[in-house]
Amino acid sequence: MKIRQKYKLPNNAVITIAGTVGVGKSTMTKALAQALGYRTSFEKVDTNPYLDQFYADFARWSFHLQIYFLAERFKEQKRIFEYGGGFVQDRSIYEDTGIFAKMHYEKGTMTEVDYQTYKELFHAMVMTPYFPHPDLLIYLEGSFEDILERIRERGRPMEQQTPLEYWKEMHERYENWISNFNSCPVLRLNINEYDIMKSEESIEPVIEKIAYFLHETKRFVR
Ligand SMILES: Nc1ncnc2c1ncn2[C@@H]1O[C@H](COP(=O)(O)OP(=O)(O)O)[C@@H](O)[C@H]1O
Ligand SMILES: Nc1ncnc2c1ncn2[C@H]1C[C@H](O)[C@@H](COP(=O)(O)O)O1
Repeated sequence: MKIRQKYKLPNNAVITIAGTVGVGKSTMTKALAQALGYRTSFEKVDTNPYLDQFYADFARWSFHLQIYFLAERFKEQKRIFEYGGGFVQDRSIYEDTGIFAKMHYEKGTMTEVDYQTYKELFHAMVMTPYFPHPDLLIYLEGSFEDILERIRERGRPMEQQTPLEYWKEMHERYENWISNFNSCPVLRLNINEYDIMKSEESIEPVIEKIAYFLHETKRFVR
């Protein structure tokens, strides 16, 4: 029996994976989508035209990058809607504004006027009754040391040259952000609770938790 049927999960849910850079969102997105027979929606990193330049000069490129990400994620949202759901999404749209844009503004690498423009655009596009929010946001969390190790191990050049304080600040902001997040239901998963790199089967306890959580929160009235 397919795992989705075993846990009585629908074929049209939208699950988004949130968490700081390097925590394991893409890896979880792939594993979950494969196990559930869902489609995936990934962030574009290699083809992102601003990311390298942004890491070299935050102040010069932060606004451009936020606009790019907003457009990309909104297009993905439309694609998910057109398919009628059944997706696992690598990073939520809420993190762009709640973590990245806010952090760059507060740290002085995005101007006040750029931040206000960005926020207004974000609110007009996303925080409306017409925007379909995910059925579930899975928040991946782990210690700063473990996450740093994963960033190092993955080895994206631009991220290796970034000062440690940048990742530390982000890690701390994530905890605060998730504690106040209420745009959709949240399931927290500690990265020490599963090991999908070593065995494919270890995704099953994660799916069991998702099923329990979704049934408990009775979200399936699409
Ligand atoms: N469950 C896991 N156990 C061990 N290593 C992992 C796990 N998930 C991800 N990784 C490793 O951590 C690094 C970052 O993972 P990735 O999925 O790209 O993170 P993110 O998408 O959150 O930035 C990669 O090198 C990946 O192989
Ligand atoms: N909204 C964003 N602002 C700045 N940087 C961002 C934003 N969204 C993603 N990023 C960066 C962080 C990483 O370097 C890459 C990919 O993110 P990952 O968490 O590894 O999937 O893009």
